Amino acid sequence: MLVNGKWTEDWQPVQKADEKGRFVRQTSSFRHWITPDGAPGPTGEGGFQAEAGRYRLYVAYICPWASRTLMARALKGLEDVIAVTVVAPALSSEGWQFGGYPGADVDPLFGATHLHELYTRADPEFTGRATVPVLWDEKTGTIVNNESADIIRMLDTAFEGLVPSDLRLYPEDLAAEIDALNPRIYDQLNNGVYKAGFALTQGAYDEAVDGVFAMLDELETRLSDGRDFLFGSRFTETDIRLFVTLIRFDAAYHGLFKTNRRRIADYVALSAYMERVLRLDGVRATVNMDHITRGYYSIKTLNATGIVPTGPQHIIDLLARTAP
Ligand SMILES: N[C@@H](CCC(=O)N[C@@H](CS)C(=O)NCC(=O)O)C(=O)O
Repeated sequence: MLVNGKWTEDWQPVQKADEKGRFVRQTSSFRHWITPDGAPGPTGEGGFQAEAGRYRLYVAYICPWASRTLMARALKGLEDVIAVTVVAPALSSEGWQFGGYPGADVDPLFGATHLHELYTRADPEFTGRATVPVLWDEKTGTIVNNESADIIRMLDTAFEGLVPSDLRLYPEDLAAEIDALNPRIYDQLNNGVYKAGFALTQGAYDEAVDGVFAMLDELETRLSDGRDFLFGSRFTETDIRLFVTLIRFDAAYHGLFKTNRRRIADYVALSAYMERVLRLDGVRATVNMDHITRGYYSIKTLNATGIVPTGPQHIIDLLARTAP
């Protein structure tokens, strides 16, 4: 991580834990918003007007939070408006790095070798982890925002004047329900699998894994009434937030994070839902299973040999039959 703008080596295996050995995720630090006219958003400063070709997303395909932003970009038809740079799947001794792996890009703006260089460009005294996603402003040369929850909200509305879309990821009439369900799915499932994987005590693991499967059971029941998406026929940001965890589950979390009570493949409604989302225009291209398995299984504290499993076959088959 960075401390006062200097890279320090304690990036891995050190993940923050609380007094009971529970994994604690850092909160994001750049919270500005792109808006249609450059007015300030709900947090941060103004000056970030929606313009085609001005902004770039730095992402890792392995990362579920970064993948949220890739999905929102694709579903809102913003591929030609917002550029993307993909880092290599495995964290290096200096965090995320550019190039050197099939499907990983070099940094087109500064020729940076590591993502943390962007953080210190934005803030020479930055302290914290250099995480993906990063939404970068090429005009002012800074980070607009590095919190995926914010980024998918701004992509939903900021560019409507440039690229109109029928899809509303956060429709007003569902806002209260979305705001109620998001944190529950986040805590028990999206971050719950990480809490299981990085637990330092049996108690912390047991608590996390109970939460994971309670939520999967609840969502299986919810989706079993024939609805297409979590809130009915309309696809929302909560579907993005759920999908990114489901698609990684059987290939990475089930084995590496020890969330192996069941697979997503054992849930009938969740499996059908996952494939339905995967078939939405543009979504399949945001899933790179090679980066996902390579990335997760390179976490040395959880997999000392670095050997990457080659399955599971049902995920390989799913991706083959949904390939664009
Ligand atoms: N709250 C952030 C979380 C982002 C995050 O934790 N990204 C991870 C990858 S999945 C990361 O970049 N980790 C690098 C590190 O912790 O050093 C978001 O949702 O955008």
